[in-house]
Amino acid sequence: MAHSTDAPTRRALAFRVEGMDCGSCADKIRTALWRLPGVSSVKVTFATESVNVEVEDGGPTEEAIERQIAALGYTPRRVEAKTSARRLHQDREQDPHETHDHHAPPLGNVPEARVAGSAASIPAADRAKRREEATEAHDHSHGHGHEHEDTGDRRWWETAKGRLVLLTGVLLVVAWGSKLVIPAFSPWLFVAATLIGAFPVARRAVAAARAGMPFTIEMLMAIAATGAIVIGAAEEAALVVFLFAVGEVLEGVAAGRARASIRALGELVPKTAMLEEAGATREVPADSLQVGQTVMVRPGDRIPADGIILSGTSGIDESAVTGESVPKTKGPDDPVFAGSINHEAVIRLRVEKAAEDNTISRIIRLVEEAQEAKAPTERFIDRFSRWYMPLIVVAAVLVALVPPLLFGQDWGTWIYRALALLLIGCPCALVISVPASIASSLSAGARRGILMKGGVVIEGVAKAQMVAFDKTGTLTEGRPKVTDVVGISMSEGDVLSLAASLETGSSHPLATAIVARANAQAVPLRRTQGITAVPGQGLEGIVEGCELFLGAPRFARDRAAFDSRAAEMAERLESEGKTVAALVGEGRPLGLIALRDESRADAREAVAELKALGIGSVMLTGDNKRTAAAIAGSLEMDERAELMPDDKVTAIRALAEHQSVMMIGDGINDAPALAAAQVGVAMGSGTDVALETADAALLRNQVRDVARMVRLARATMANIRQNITIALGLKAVFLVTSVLGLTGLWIAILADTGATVIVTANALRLLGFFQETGSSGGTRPGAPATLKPATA
Ligand SMILES: Nc1ncnc2c1ncn2[C@@H]1O[C@H](COP(=O)(O)OP(=O)(O)OP(=O)(O)O)[C@@H](O)[C@H]1O
Ligand SMILES: [Zn+2]
Repeated sequence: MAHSTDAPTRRALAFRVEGMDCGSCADKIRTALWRLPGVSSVKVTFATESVNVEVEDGGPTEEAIERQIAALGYTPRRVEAKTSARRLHQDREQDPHETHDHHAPPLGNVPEARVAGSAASIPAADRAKRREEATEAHDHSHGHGHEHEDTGDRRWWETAKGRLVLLTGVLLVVAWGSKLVIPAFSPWLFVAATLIGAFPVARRAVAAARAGMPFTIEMLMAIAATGAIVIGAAEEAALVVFLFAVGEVLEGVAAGRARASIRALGELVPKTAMLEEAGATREVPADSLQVGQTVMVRPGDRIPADGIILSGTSGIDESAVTGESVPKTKGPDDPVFAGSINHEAVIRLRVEKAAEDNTISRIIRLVEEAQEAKAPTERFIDRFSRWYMPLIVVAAVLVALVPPLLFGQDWGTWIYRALALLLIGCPCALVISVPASIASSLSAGARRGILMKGGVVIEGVAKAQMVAFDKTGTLTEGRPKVTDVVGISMSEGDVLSLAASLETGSSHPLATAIVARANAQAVPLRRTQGITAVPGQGLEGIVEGCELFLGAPRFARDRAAFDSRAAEMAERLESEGKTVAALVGEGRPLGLIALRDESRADAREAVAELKALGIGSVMLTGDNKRTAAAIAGSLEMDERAELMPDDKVTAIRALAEHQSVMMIGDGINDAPALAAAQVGVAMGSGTDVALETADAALLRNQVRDVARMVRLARATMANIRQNITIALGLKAVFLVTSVLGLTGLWIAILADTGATVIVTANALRLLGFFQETGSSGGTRPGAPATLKPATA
């Protein structure tokens, strides 16, 4: 196995390949390219129609690679290797059957999709190097006279497969016509129609066989068509070839539709921007914007780039990114996302991200890549179909030989039945059944700010039996406010002043609240020294020569003797659901500050909805037992309190021992707990982090989205089961009828095409999941309009 040194002799080549409709098409190309000597890595993504190849010195030219892809029946186009270097890196040193980014976890319970976010953790130096590689690849791609622009999805009749339908259709009609006029001549016309129609298919079959894949749909087709001509069933052969071509096109249309629905998200970013330069504004393409430039956005326009507002205050609708359509008022220094609608006033913003790094671009990329993270069910189907086709071929051979040889039956009849059986062997509907559902589901979720990183995650979410919520910032707003200040051996003002002085050294939400209160009351702050956080307890430091501790009363009591009045006071405040910070100095209690963090408006409803789905909820918190019980009680859920930061991981592990646990947190300081759960979900909080850290992300700050996500995941799994049943059921029925001679060749191929269409149509129903169920919440204006299939 060649070890990867980032040798400059490697070239990264990128292609956009038209005609891949499913994972098995992608597999075919992957295997074929992998066999070319000098190819060091291959990455094929059918969702993005992209093929990225890395070639060593002396390896195949881009023309050779294009030829190989074209021989399999797909249409490659050279594109700039823009982001390919980053992706390629992850694929080195893998054999062709594992060239997905994602590997099956050994026990199947660690969601593999976690790997998908790994690019984010690449050290900066490494990333810079890769950017160099990418630019280098870019340089290479010039000077080869290939077309560079991305022409997007073409109409079906403009594709190779579409043209085959038209050609075979016309030939068929001509042959039928001649049957009426000169019947003697028509059999030859049918033969001609079959041969012309089957020729490209046979060529693909041969190319695939030479690349090591003898059992392909194309091979079955080619054998069946040839066989039918040999036994004198030319008319049917021509019909079979035509129906096969139609099926391929329909499949392509369906795949294009799921693709289009994901890309539609990107269409929410405007094409142009008003760039401010040297005191003047001019219109420029949005994807030419560079970090640091200033753009102006008029009311009613969509924001062209992720940025920070420089001036102007306006209502911003971020539904394109988060699914939340209630506009937020934003002003100077607030971040905004590309694709958001500026409602009220002119704003000027500084561009913070280049076009391909915008949050919405990353969401789209994430959803597209998520399709490659195969669910366990999908892996099973893949394995099954690898066996299924050869098995059917063996069965067909037996059907053709055994009855005539052993029982003296008629050869023609049984060969005919065997050929029909071969056509039943096309696993297309089966192969497409799972990925089609998953693609639709991912897209439907993304429109609501519900991002799941692949089939593994969907399957995990659907199976969840228990949801563990982090308290602060997830179940609660995460913005505690001071409610009471109690002086024990000094005035309230002094307590607040000392506490706030300490808290200036902390970024804990409680600290922010206490400092804000002191500022609001214009309480003077004092000079501090050596402030250190005591994790899970509070903080210590010296203020005006006096050693102080501020933190949870249960730890304050280790440091000072609380009289019963002070202890009772703290307990009473805690039972009201407030968090108490006790101030201690020189072994004496000085005062108490109570804070309250309101639970989110929909938290209670969310817990009830989960319960209705048969899922239990538990709150995890570092806060004390009484406060936790008061808050959890009002939300009607269980709680685990007084957890030190590491305890959360232990608590999740304990819960996960006998049930499937999903953990919801902010993704920032609870990443280890998220990782310990079967499914880790980041909610709200800086979209950036949420996108990278967890298995799934809920971009709106709505707890009810947890229940929505579960419903979507369960609907997806149900949809997958329906699809598998349809695909296998139809196969089983026609397998029997073909052998019994009840149905013939063209019914056999129609059954395959039909099943593929039914299965895809069923999967596409998921795109409308949220409209159908009427789940309230934000909708994405404009999205439904762009949902129309781009290929139809
Ligand atoms: N800066 C601080 N000021 C005052 N009290 C603090 C501070 N930091 C921690 N504490 C105390 O320690 C407890 C545990 O803190 P920790 O940060 O582990 O949990 P949390 O983030 O407040 O709650 P959750 O686990 O629900 O997110 C807090 O409830 C609080 O009583
Ligand atoms: Zn396919």
